[in-house]
Amino acid sequence: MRTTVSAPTPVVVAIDGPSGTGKSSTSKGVAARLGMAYLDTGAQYRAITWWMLRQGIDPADTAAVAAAAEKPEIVSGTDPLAPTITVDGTDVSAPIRGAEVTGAVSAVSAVPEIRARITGLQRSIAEGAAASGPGIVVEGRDIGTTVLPDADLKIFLTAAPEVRAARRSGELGGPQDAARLAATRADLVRRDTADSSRTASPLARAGDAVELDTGDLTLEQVVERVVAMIEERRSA
Ligand SMILES: Nc1ncnc2c1ncn2[C@@H]1O[C@H](COP(=O)(O)OP(=O)(O)OP(=O)(O)O)[C@@H](O)[C@H]1O
Ligand SMILES: Nc1ccn([C@H]2C[C@H](O)[C@@H](COP(=O)(O)O)O2)c(=O)n1
Repeated sequence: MRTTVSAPTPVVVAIDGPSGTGKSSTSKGVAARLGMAYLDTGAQYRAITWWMLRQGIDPADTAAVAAAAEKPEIVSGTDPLAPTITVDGTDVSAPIRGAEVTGAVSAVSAVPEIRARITGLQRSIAEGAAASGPGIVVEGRDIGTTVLPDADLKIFLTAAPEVRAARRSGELGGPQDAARLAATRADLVRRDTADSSRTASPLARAGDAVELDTGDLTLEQVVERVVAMIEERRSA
């Protein structure tokens, strides 16, 4: 007797939340575990910000940023084990993590023309992944509210600023001194405030999102919980 193994139902998962709550680590872990695609939408905003800076465009000059919004070609690779991001064919995965881009990305991503451009890219990537495989995990700030309002599952990650600052400064290595923690915390809070107070598609929890505080959970525990929610959704 032949047993037929059916392909898993494709699911689109939106994971949003403030900076440093674990969106990227969780999304990559979940997508890798379930063979799904993964999209880091923050990397796309960082990439277009990197390009603006390279062109000498002032991130605070909203009109100039808007006028250039369609110019760079941004390509995201969606393998959770090796995500990639290029701008006009150049690999920008390292420079987009630098302080200059981090300091400018909230201003650039607040410009409506930038959001329209990047949202279009995100929707077409999500649509393609859902049509051709077991689905995609898309992480960002406005995925559940604006980019993919019909996502099958929406999760909003949170964690206290102190926890997020400790995680972030842990990445840099060296001693966790109080001054460094305070500076990291201030940077996170500044970016969250800018991202959640902008007019165009701010950082926000969708009404139908499941909120998950990651503060007392290990990364593995967060991944487990999200995988369980996806499996429950698939079997519903
Ligand atoms: N549950 C967890 N427990 C401990 N550390 C974690 C947990 N989740 C993530 N981390 C660590 O916290 C740091 C921030 O995680 P990550 O980059 O995934 O957050 P993020 O929400 O994507 O941040 P950003 O929005 O700034 O890109 C990383 O060093 C990551 O390894
Ligand atoms: N859906 C998204 C994703 C990101 N942004 C902006 C705001 C963030 O500060 C910035 C960088 O994101 P990160 O790499 O830290 O996740 O990009 C946004 O506006 N909308």
